[in-house]
Amino acid sequence: MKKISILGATGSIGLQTVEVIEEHPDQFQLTAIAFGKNIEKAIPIIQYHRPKTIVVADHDIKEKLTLQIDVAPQHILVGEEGLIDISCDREIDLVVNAVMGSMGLPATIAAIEAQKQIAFANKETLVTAGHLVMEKAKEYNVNLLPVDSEHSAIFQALNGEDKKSVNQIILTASGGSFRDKTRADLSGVTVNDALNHPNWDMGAKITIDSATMMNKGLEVIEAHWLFDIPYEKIDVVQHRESVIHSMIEYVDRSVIAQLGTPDMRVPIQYALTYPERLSSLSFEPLDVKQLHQLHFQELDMNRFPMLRYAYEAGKKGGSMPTVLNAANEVAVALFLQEKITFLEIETIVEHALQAHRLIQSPDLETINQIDQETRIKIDEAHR
Ligand SMILES: NC(=O)C1=CN([C@@H]2O[C@H](COP(=O)(O)OP(=O)(O)OC[C@H]3O[C@@H](n4cnc5c(N)ncnc54)[C@H](OP(=O)(O)O)[C@@H]3O)[C@@H](O)[C@H]2O)C=CC1
Ligand SMILES: CC(=O)[C@@H](O)[C@H](O)COP(=O)(O)O
Ligand SMILES: [Mn+2]
Repeated sequence: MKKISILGATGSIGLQTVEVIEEHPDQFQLTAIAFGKNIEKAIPIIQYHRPKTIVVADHDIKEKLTLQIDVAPQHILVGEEGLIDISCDREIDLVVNAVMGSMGLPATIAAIEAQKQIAFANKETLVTAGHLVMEKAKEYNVNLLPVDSEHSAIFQALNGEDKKSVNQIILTASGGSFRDKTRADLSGVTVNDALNHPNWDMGAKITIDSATMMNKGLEVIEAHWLFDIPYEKIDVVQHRESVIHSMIEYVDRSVIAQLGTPDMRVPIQYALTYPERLSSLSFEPLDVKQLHQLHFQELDMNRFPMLRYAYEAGKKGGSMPTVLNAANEVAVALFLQEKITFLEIETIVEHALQAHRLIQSPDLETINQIDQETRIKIDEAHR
């Protein structure tokens, strides 16, 4: 029986992880959960699984939760300390990191130091501090098991091959909510338009990232760190159907892809069961006879400049990806609050990168400082 903690249990990945756990009660036990503020979504999980520890965003939420459900206050932890606690708890075998944003970094490091298995969805953490996370993972001999669909696909297509045999990684991109719009069309788009992803039902932030193509930019950096592959060998292709989740071209020109219906429970479950596979009756099989056509198209970096910014920041390295990520997190939040337009997300990220003076090999403290400074500057400019 694998004892699991989920960071971000009330989110899109978190809830789908709970579904996977519930389908296999003989394999998994949900021992700890963390969520932010969504008590309504948390209560059924707590009632059904009775996790030993619950982590919430702040004391106010803790108080509200104790009024609504019978849980002893000592079993409810708060904030970053709580996230760290359930990432390295002796009882836990596997940590699912499914919080949104670089706030997942301290818990990731704690889980690595405690040598937990880690099912990893929280790409912003790898973008902001990939060099530190991967160094720790190597030191403690911990594998980050990818949950992100593209990275799970690459992980499966790699299947233990020597990375020297990889000619290139090809990440697929759906194109997001505005894939059929020109840049001129983008000036009047609304938050609701942007949240309407063609293929996936995901959290708000990643859905906006998908529409700006920053999601693919973050994924390029995530792939660089997870698979130790240089940026020159990571390509992105637009693929409308999200059926091929990504591919690897090997040096002998063999291309190996992973396919499946767009359902995040598949990569989540694989990360939970790795290196085994479990049959699952609730997943929709891919009927290739019904596919008829799959589409592929080169991505235009002028149409999607965020992808270019991400490649540039990744290649410069050092503190640049930290700025890219922090600026993007704040800009997306401002857009979701309808304080800026869709196209201003790009401008904010571009200006933050231009204004930043690169620091090579930043340590954790420097990363936290740059992350905070970037957020504060943008927030202050948009009060
Ligand atoms: N959704 C998807 O299909 C995919 C997501 N990913 C990545 O997975 C990560 C999660 O994405 P997604 O599930 O969409 O995001 P959501 O916004 O749906 O979920 C975020 C989760 O984090 C929780 N959270 C927020 N603040 C805190 C806090 N202070 N302490 C503890 N928990 C907190 C939220 O709680 P609450 O809502 O209660 O406040 C929620 O449970 C992201 O990094 C994303 O890029 C990658 C591939 C696919
Ligand atoms: C499901 C998943 O992994 C997302 O990251 C997805 O890839 C988003 O779709 P885009 O290809 O539109 O970014
Ligand atoms: Mn993805």
